[in-house]
Amino acid sequence: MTFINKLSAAWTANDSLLCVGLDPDMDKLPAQFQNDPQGIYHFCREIIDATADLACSFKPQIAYFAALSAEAQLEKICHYVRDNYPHIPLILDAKRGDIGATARQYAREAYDRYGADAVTVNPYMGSDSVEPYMEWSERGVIILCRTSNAGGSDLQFLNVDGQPLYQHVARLVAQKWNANGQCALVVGATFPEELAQVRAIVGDMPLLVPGIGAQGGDIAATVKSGKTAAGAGMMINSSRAILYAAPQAGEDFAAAARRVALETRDAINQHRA
Ligand SMILES: O=c1ccn([C@@H]2O[C@H](COP(=O)(O)O)[C@@H](O)[C@H]2O)c(=O)[nH]1
Repeated sequence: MTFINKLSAAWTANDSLLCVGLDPDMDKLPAQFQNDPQGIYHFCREIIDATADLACSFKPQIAYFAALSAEAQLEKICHYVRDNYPHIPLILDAKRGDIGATARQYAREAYDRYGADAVTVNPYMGSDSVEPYMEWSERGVIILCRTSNAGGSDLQFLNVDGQPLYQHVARLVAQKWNANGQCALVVGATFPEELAQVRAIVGDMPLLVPGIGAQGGDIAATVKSGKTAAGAGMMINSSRAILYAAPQAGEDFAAAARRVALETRDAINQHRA
C-alpha cells in the first residue's frame, strides 16, 4: 500500500488528522526513564500505545535520537510501530537535502533502515536532490514549503517571478515533482493565511502541518485553512504538548499524553465539516 493510501485509511479509521510527534528530550522524560539505557524506547513505546487509536501518523524527529546516540532505540521504535500499528503511517522527520548520490543514502536510511513510510526533505538543492527518494515509489516524500518558524520568512518570502518562494515550491512540487503522486508538503500551522494559499495551489495533496500545541498555532484557523473539500488532507503535528503534558490528579505521563491527544484530535475534528 502506498503512503498516501495508508494515510487516507488512517484518517478514516481513527477519525483523526492528528500526527503525534516523537521528540524525546532526556531532560523532560519522567524520572523512571532517565537512568534506563533503553529509556527513550520505553518512553516512546508508552506514548505510542497511549495514542495509537487517536493518531493518523507518528513522526519521530531524528535529531532527538541522533543527539543522544540513540539511533538503535529509534530503529526499535520504528519496528514497534510497524509491528503493532501497521496501519499508522510512520514519518521520519529528517529534513534531508544533498546531492543525488548522498540523497540516495539518506533515502536508504529513512526507508530501509528505519522503514519509514515517508521522510521530510529540504527542496533547496533542487530536483536532482529529491529524485532519489522517488525511487521508493510506494513511500512518501514530504517537502518543506512554508515552515512554522518565524525565520522561515527570510527565504520563503523572497520574490520569485512575482510570487513568494514558498508558493513557487508548492507549484513546482504539485506540477512537476509529484509525477508519481507520492509527495506532500510541510506548511506551518503558525501561518494559516499561507496554509490556505498552499491548499489552493496543490489541490488535495497531503500537508504535514506542525505548529499547534507548544508553538501556539490556532487549531480552528489551521483546519479551516488547510482542509480539503472532504475535510481531511492534513497531518497536524503536535509533539511537546502531548509528550510532556502535565499529569492531572491520578494520571501518569501516558494518561496525560492520551488526554491531550484526545482533546487535540477532537478540537481538530470540530472544524472539519
Ligand atoms: O516547519 C516545521 C517543520 C518541522 N517541525 C517539527 O515539528 C515538530 C514540532 O514540535 P512541537 O513540540 O509540536 O512544537 C518538531 O519535531 C519540529 O522539528 C516544525 O516544528 N516546523
